[in-house]
Amino acid sequence: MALGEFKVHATAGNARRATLMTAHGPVQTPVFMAVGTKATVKAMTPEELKECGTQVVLGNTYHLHLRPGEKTIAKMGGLHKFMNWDGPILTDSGGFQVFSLSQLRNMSEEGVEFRSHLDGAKHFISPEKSMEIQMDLGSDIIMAFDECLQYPATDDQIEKSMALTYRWLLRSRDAMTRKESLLFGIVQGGLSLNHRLKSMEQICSVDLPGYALGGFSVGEPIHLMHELLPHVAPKMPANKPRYLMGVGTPTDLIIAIDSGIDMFDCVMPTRVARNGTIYTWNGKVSIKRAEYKEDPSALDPECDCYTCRNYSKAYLRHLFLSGEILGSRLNTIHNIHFYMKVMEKARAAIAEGRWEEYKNFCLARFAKKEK
Ligand SMILES: O=c1[nH]cnc2cc3nc(NCc4cccs4)[nH]c3cc12
Ligand SMILES: [Zn+2]
Repeated sequence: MALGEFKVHATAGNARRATLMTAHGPVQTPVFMAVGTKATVKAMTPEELKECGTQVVLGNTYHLHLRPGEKTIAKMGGLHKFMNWDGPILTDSGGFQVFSLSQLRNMSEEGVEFRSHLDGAKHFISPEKSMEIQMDLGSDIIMAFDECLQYPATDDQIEKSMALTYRWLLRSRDAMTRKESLLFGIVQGGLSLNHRLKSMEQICSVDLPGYALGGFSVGEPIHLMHELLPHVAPKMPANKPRYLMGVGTPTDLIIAIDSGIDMFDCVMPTRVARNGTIYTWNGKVSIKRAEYKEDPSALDPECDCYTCRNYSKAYLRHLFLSGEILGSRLNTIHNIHFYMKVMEKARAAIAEGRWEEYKNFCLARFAKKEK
């Protein structure tokens, strides 16, 4: 396959089983991408990530620009070498993080001036600067510099913002000169269907290797996203990957795959693992519960990950209550393994004509409540 080629092998309604070719190898979709914001997927080594079936790791322009700086990472051979990850890396463009993390100074047509949340130093990111940072990192998939509108937003705010995101996409495209990298555009439009379709028309009119849906998972009631997706995702170019940014729970993944989404990222599996919440094939387990104090069973009897093969709920509860680092590591290994298994089985189900059955199986199982 050629760089950037997206080959659809099978479909099941709007769901697709495909392969995207990147400079660091093929990506089998639907795919869940592990979030490695500061050049590490928290608590996991690259070998453990591979062992869990991770294909793609995310890095973050905003964080890596502030520390250690893209020029340092470039001097160290680029982000792959720096973090010892030889698979595909996708980097977010920094806009979302500037708005959600920094003391924003001011926004203009040119770009965003802000103060670092680390030391208050002044910085400026524009489409051109964002592309420069991501190219210095050596990213395989580069996200266009966009404006992710907060929720809720008025129609006027949505219209102004999505028009800016479109103008910034054109500048991102013109500034992205690294031929090994694939540039993805980001569709905005808030939570209103007509704005979403208008933004999709604008963004997807630019010929790019892939397109993302931004502006979700920003505090809106999740059902609003579930209701919009089936009306938007299937209308995106069928021969290009569709990436839903920042989503989501296992249930969200299944619902979005059914609407035609191919790529996902979310801090959920790693973040909640450190807080003792475990995803299983029978719903969520909160490992700190007293009922697990002397429970010899694995986190999930249907899981074959390193954690489930070697440790009991009693031991993992003890680690969590003791604040032991190993607790974060073992819980994260399980949650990442679980997410990757859900996606691996989804790919097989679509390819083998069993998607409806697998979808309904997952939605029922994931909804089960702890007794
Ligand atoms: O429109 C977006 N543009 C570029 N990056 C994003 C990243 C995003 N990540 C989330 N949600 C994931 C979360 C981040 C922090 C807590 S949940 N929503 C997102 C939206 C965008
Ligand atoms: Zn497990």
